[in-house]
Amino acid sequence: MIEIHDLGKYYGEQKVLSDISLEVRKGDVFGIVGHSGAGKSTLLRCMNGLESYGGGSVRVKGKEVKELGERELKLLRRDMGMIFQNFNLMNRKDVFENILFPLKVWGTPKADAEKRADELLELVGLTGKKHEKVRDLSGGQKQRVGIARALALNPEILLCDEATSALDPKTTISILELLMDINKKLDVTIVVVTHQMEVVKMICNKVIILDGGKIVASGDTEKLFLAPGPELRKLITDDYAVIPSGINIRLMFPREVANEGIIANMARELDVKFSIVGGRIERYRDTVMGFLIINVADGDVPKIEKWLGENNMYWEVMKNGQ
Ligand SMILES: Nc1ncnc2c1ncn2[C@@H]1O[C@H](COP(=O)(O)OP(=O)(O)OP(=O)(O)O)[C@@H](O)[C@H]1O
Repeated sequence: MIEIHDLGKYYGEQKVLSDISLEVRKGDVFGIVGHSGAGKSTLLRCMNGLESYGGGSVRVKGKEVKELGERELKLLRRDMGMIFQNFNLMNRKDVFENILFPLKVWGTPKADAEKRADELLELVGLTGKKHEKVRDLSGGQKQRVGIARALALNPEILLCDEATSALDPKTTISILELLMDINKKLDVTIVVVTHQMEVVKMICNKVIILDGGKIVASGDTEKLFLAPGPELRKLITDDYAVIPSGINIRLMFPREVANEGIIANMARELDVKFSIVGGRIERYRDTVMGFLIINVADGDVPKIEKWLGENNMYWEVMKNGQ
């Protein structure tokens, strides 16, 4: 759906994107993550022609974006809905008018437009709020209006720019669940720009990590999080108190091994002692993964690593608590 090759972009003298190559396939929920200023929003905006680009190629459904004329660009944007961190809604208008707006712009007959807006209200769970002013809604409700408006013209692709960054954790989860539903039931391909790792874990099947305008890691989300390299590690924080002595080892359990009592087996077979520093179960789209941090004596590390390797475990010896 979206193919990018060797994309480069300058703002004046500053190079903000370099050598970006990626492919978003139909049905993907594709994550673009990185710290502030990494170039995430710029990359997203190159996809729908809101930003120009110098070098390289951005093709959406086979068409090179920079070669599109004004009319073709409009058609492209009709097929790529977009939602934003600050919602970009008409605050003094009511919910219904906001959703109707793109339909009016595209000249949809009134009765059809109203029918479509009613369907969308139901999809995003706001039927009861139809005639409330947007300014009186909560953040989560505003983003639901944003999503309904972005879907009004039946786009095949939805671009999300920090769509949950202004929301509390519970509301974030409800919006992410709605986005997952839209991806699965309406077959809408989604590209998500975010700095929130929980967003990536919960909804993205593929992810790239941007740093200084370059892709520093990419791949299937679950695989990346099972064995996070240094670039991903920089973005993850574990809030566990670190035991000052010994060595901390972070173990990652994919679903297949989550319930095999593997740690008890290890302790028994190797006759080692360990303490548990922390652990949790995390949800990744349709699956779960377990994480456990154990603290072991320095001298036991080699045999523990050997045993973990032989038992197909994913693990990481933590340095300075990270
Ligand atoms: N219109 C602009 N003119 C000049 N420089 C810009 C412009 N927009 C962005 N930049 C610069 O380009 C770089 C990338 O910005 P971008 O907004 O894409 O990053 P980001 O990863 O989305 O960050 P954030 O999460 O803070 O929005 C930054 O250094 C930023 O200052």
